[in-house]
Amino acid sequence: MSVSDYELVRAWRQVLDLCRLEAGQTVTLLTSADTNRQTLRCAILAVRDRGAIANRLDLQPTNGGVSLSRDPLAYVGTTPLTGNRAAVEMLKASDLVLDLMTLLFSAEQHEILAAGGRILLAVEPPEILVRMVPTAEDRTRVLAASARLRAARSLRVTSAAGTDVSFALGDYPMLEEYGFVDAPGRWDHWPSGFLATWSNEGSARGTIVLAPGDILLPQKSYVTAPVTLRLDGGYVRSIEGGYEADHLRDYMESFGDPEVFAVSHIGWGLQRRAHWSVLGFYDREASIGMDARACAGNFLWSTGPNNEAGGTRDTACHIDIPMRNCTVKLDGVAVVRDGRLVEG
Ligand SMILES: O=c1ccc(O)c[nH]1
Repeated sequence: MSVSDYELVRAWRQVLDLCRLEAGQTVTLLTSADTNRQTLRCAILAVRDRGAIANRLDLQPTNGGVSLSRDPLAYVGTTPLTGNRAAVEMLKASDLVLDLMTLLFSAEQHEILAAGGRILLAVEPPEILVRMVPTAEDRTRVLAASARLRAARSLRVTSAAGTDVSFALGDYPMLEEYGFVDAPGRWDHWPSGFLATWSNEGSARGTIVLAPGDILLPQKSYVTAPVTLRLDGGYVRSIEGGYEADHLRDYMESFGDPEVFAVSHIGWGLQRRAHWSVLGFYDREASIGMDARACAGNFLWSTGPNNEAGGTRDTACHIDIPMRNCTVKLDGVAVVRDGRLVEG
């Protein structure tokens, strides 16, 4: 159900406070055809309330004619900034970019961040933004987990359903998502509250068994029957099961790019205000599924690009797969046990 402008402006004020936005700084709100009007309206009010400049850069949508899904995260890599030098320069000249469009996994995003820019993605519906407005405690919890992941050299995931997969770590940076951008060069996503990295290229190997209730994104579906994926050499080599396995395989093969089967980021959810059950209450296109990605105790793995982490793989197909009831171990020490965060 809806939230009031008052609630959403108050949430934006909290976010801009955590981003340490200063009076006189320039904010560019990046919008396109699917931007939520209330989110835009309330963001501008909060930016102006801090005495900052609020510019809007509205770009033409892209990929609609090639993507099989309308979800903005389904087809990544090229964005309305691709080849759009004037737009990139405006964003690089901004102190803060509020991405109400979705730039994720794009070379242009990297260029803007490398120039010291800050980008905060916010495209979930207003009520989800309000429910998961970021806090300093979210940052503390994500960074504490990140220190452990950064020090680890192996990540192994097992489950009663039959998952037993391992990844070597160390070649890629951390993806620390706590919902605000408090330093130059940072990208983040409101709402979030999870941690990830990329496994060393070629290292992912083993079996992942998706059990009923595990989630496929951007399909926005709960798996209803086991799907078995065999991983070797950093790639998904087979996807077996019922029609849901066929649907996943058919969708990935539709890109005509073998790189879509590469393993992308791996990590786990840390957000206690995110809930596994939310996906069951939303129409497929009403949300991009951040509750599923961030809910505390999930194991989140994905397939496709690694350019976000400095790699060269920019395949357009990105599948996010949050799983329940897994045990995640870093160098043999559990950080998630049977789907629950190991505290301390
Ligand atoms: O916030 C996000 C959203 C999707 C994704 O694949 C990574 N991080």
